[in-house]
Amino acid sequence: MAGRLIYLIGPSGSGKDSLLDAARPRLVERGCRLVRRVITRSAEAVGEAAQGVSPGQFAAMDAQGAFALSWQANGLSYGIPREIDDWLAAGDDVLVNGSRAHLAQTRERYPRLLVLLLTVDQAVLRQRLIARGRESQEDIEERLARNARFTAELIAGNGAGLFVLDNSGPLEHTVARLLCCLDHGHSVCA
Ligand SMILES: Nc1ncnc2c1ncn2[C@@H]1O[C@H](COP(=O)(O)OP(=O)(O)O)[C@@H](O)[C@H]1O
Ligand SMILES: O=P(O)(O)OC[C@H]1O[C@H](OP(=O)(O)OP(=O)(O)O)[C@H](O)[C@@H]1O
Repeated sequence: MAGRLIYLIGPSGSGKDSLLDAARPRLVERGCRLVRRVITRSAEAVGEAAQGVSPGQFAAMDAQGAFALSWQANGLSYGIPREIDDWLAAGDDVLVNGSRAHLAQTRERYPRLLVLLLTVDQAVLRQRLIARGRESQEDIEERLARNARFTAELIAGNGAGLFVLDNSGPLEHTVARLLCCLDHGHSVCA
């Protein structure tokens, strides 16, 4: 049977990269594949989770059909290598760091998609964004308001296929809930 595509989404700063890094060995142990995204930012700024390319390289890869999924956000282009389709066809689960804005298109291509929405308490997210020091206070408040709208819409419109994972507490708790969701289904892991 074909594997499941697991699509992790959530606001900037909610902890998607941290969660994937922390869970990586235990996901691999379970036979769940993690794919390295291709992103148009400099190689120094990306780690194990992504390959940095120039916009020209990205366009050439896209034209050659290198991506199963791709989207633009934050002034950058993101691609999910098409090898995920081989892994899924072979029966492996695949977890990708996705985009909320691209969810509808992703679901069209992968109707059996399992969506994991990472959430964080607004006050905690505000503190994490302030600590990261990347945006102005005004920008942070705008992001928080956009996130709250996005989250409410996603939960309202996608109830059945969408699992909410809260990352307001210690990362290790979130890792444990993620693994529980994958092993046993969301209802027993509240
Ligand atoms: N559960 C957690 N507790 C405390 N800090 C966290 C937790 N999860 C993530 N962080 C921190 O929050 C910041 C944003 O996390 P990151 O993984 O980069 O988020 P994203 O990939 O969703 O933008 C990082 O500084 C990270 O260390
Ligand atoms: O449609 P959205 O849900 O807003 O997501 C847009 C993009 O932002 C995130 O990437 P990235 O990890 O580069 O950004 P971040 O570090 O700011 O979260 C996410 O993984 C998407 O690729």
